[in-house]
Amino acid sequence: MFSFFKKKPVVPEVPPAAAPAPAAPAPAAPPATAAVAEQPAASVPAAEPLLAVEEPAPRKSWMSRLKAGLSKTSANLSILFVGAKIDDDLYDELEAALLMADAGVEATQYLLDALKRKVKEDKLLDAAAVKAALKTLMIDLLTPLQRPFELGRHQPLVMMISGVNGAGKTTTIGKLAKHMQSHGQSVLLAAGDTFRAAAREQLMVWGQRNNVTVISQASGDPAAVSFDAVQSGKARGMDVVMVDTAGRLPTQLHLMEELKKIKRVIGKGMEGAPHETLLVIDGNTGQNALAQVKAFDDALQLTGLVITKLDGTAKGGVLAAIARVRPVPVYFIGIGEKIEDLQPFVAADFVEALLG
Ligand SMILES: Nc1nc2c(ncn2[C@@H]2O[C@H](COP(=O)(O)OP(=O)(O)OP(=O)(O)O)[C@@H](O)[C@H]2O)c(=O)[nH]1
Repeated sequence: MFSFFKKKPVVPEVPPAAAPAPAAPAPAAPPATAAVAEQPAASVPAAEPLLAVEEPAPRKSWMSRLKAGLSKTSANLSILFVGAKIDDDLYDELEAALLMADAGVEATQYLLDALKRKVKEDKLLDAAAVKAALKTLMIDLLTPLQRPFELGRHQPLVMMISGVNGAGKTTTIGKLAKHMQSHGQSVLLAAGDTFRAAAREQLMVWGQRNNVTVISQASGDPAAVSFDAVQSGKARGMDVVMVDTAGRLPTQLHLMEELKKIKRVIGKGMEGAPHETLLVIDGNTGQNALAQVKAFDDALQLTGLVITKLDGTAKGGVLAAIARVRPVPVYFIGIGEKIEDLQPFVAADFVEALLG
């Protein structure tokens, strides 16, 4: 079951299931930028739905889906220990399997060294015991990445979401918004992807269908849209403001500068905001995802990650690389396109799904 950590009970000032068009007036001091559109105009074309199903996930079904999703990553790892002898061949095969899973050289070496030490110290003789020792080491490695997402710290809690093109930012925002709504939170979205008109329209149509207010502008300045959204979120007493941004590569330096500007401008809209600066990464990209974490963290000082598309990838080991090289907390992981396919990251569950 999806859960958030709530610091204090939050009574939303604006019920999430209120009328689609927000009834609250505009901010007392209107933002400098003009042409703010809230909710789509009737002429907005139909867009692809962001989410497919909206049922809560019982824990058991999440574990079995996580296992299925990670099966390509786990395939080479779990078979290693079946009837294996504890010798150099086993360690060589384990090294190859971890590298193939994109755990990276650092984490692979760390796990191998630690495992060899443990086997010697505890005089482990059978494969099952060695596998159990590896599980414990992996859980210890990944646990620092696990952090519950805390609601109710600020009103509004302002989140900025970044990532490369197609990483899953917009769908993740949709999923998070629905999960937050089901936890009694009122959510406002800023369509900061002003680069792709279709992305803005998609978010607006989705917002209208799901009673989530979307702040958008035709003018195309993502920093201005973000500022307006924060102002509006404050004026309306919203619980959460999520700012979507256009996809970009870390090598596109001017676009990385633009991201920094968006972050600065959000801070002008509300002191201390954004309270969460998240990077969405596609788990399928393996070691490249690690490079993205480093680059976006250097530019934005990330507070958390969302790792999508872990379903069907053989590169799920990248979490170990992140833990070892740039341990930015992983708030959520995604294993599919449905709302229940995005869940908080729990190190023990992840390792259980990998090593069984
Ligand atoms: N299999 C799978 N697909 C996913 C997951 N998360 C998102 N997707 C799909 O990935 C595709 C891209 O998602 P978007 O949310 O549009 O990505 P984006 O980062 O907003 O893309 P840009 O706006 O182009 O930068 C969509 O088809 C999503 O349905 C996941 O966990 N698993």
